[in-house]
Amino acid sequence: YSVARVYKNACEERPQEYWDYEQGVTIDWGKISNYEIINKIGRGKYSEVFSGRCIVNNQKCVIKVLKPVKMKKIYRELKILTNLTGGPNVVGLYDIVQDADSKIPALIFEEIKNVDFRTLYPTFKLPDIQYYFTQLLIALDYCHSMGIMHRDVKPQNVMIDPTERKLRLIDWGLAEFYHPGVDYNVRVASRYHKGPELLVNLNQYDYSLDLWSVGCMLAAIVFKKEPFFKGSSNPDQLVKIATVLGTKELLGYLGKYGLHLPSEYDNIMRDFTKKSWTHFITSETKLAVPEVVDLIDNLLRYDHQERLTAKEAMDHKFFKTKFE
Ligand SMILES: CN1CCn2c1nc1c(Br)c(Br)c(Br)c(Br)c12
Ligand code: NA
Repeated sequence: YSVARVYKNACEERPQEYWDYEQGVTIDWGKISNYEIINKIGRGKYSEVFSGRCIVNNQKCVIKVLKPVKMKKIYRELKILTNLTGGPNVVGLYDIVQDADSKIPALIFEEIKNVDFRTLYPTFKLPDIQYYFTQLLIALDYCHSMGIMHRDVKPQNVMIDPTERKLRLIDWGLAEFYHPGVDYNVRVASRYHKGPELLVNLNQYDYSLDLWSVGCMLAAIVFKKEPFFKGSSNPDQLVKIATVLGTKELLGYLGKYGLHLPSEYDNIMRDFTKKSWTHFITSETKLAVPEVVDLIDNLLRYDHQERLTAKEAMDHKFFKTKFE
């Protein structure tokens, strides 16, 4: 049994219609004819994404056309986006329109002139890491304070325009409202950023899942190893984590919550010794200063209850240190 250390009553403190998307959402539908598609910029399991233009005000925008999935999941994303839009570093939702024939909703977002992370991250110096990770933590502390877990934090969902030094957290399609004691689906997040709680079927996870993912992003940049934990499957993902955090420590984590290693690990989990983070410091990892390594150490914890919260992470000494 596990409960969030912070914001555990964020939903209960709000009116039922804030978090109860099962009743459906009242949508103030916009007009699809106000928007024109320019070109496709991405596609995912649940959506196709286009750059577009609002012909009323000639504004560029991003049009996310949802694939026909369960209306309940669509209602969840719409409810979460309408609750969060306008919040710090949350992607701005301009409009919700419906495709005339298919009746499928399309979400109209502010456009961010995103630079792909594989190109951008290698250019980061310590001050850039301090700036952009502070912006990401601001977005996460905000959504957590609003009772919402993102559950898919990864570089592909963090849009950054380096010219305007603008960061926006996108793709709230896997986000969920947090209620203490609820058993959540562990099939969330993208493999390389999945927290141990998802891989050992600890269903009563919480906002701290997102901070594991932040730790993975930070470690990948600082130790120049993208992704930091590169599993070839979900079971192998936990093995890769155990090679770093240790197998004995994993069993300790499981014991605390009365869990056992699922059987699919019998033949692949070895007895790995916990590695010191210095193991990943080389002549190439100039960014791996003691302060950021300490922050990573306090995010990449098996025990989700031990991880720093978004607010605690923002107050970590790494962000208070001056690096030239
Ligand atoms: C695959 N790419 C590249 C840029 N970009 C992509 N998907 C996006 C989504 Br969804 C949103 Br919402 C926004 Br805003 C931007 Br910008 C997006
Ligand atoms: Na989105």
